[in-house]
Amino acid sequence: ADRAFVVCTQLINGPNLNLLGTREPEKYGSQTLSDVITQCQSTCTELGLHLETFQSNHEGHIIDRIHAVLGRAQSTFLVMNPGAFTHTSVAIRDAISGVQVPVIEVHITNVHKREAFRHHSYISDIAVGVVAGFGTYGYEAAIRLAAQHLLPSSNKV
Ligand SMILES: O=C(O)[C@@H]1C=C(O)[C@@H](O)[C@H](O)C1
Repeated sequence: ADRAFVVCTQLINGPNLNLLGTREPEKYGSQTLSDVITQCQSTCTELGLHLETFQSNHEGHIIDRIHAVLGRAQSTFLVMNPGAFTHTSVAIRDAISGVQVPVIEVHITNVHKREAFRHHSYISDIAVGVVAGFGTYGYEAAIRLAAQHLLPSSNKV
């Protein structure tokens, strides 16, 4: 049989998301980043997807992680919460465009109900779609949406 078409989910979280669980829990919830990763792993196992995770507070490190997908962009999708870089980073936008990898943008909060400076994203118009306002469930939802919308039917379980 030909090699199974492994689809890799790259979960990328940006700045301050390492503080999940203690950072403004009334906005971002009480789940830790570790809890989120555990839930995403369970969802990926259920859907037959491989999961890699990354979190950084440094813009360039996030860019390097996106570049690392080069060469396997055809079998990868990003589930990405860029944090505050959502609203500031042309560089992260350009990295995504440069690697041509599908991205589902995730925000724990509904950024459109918050300060005006959070209403613009440098990522949304080049993303497959955006999940915002559903708390940390948004990460699992993004993986499920990717499995429905991005994977060839042969990969659907
Ligand atoms: O809702 C979230 O997950 C996003 C997370 C952050 O850290 C903020 O800077 C964004 O503005 C919103």
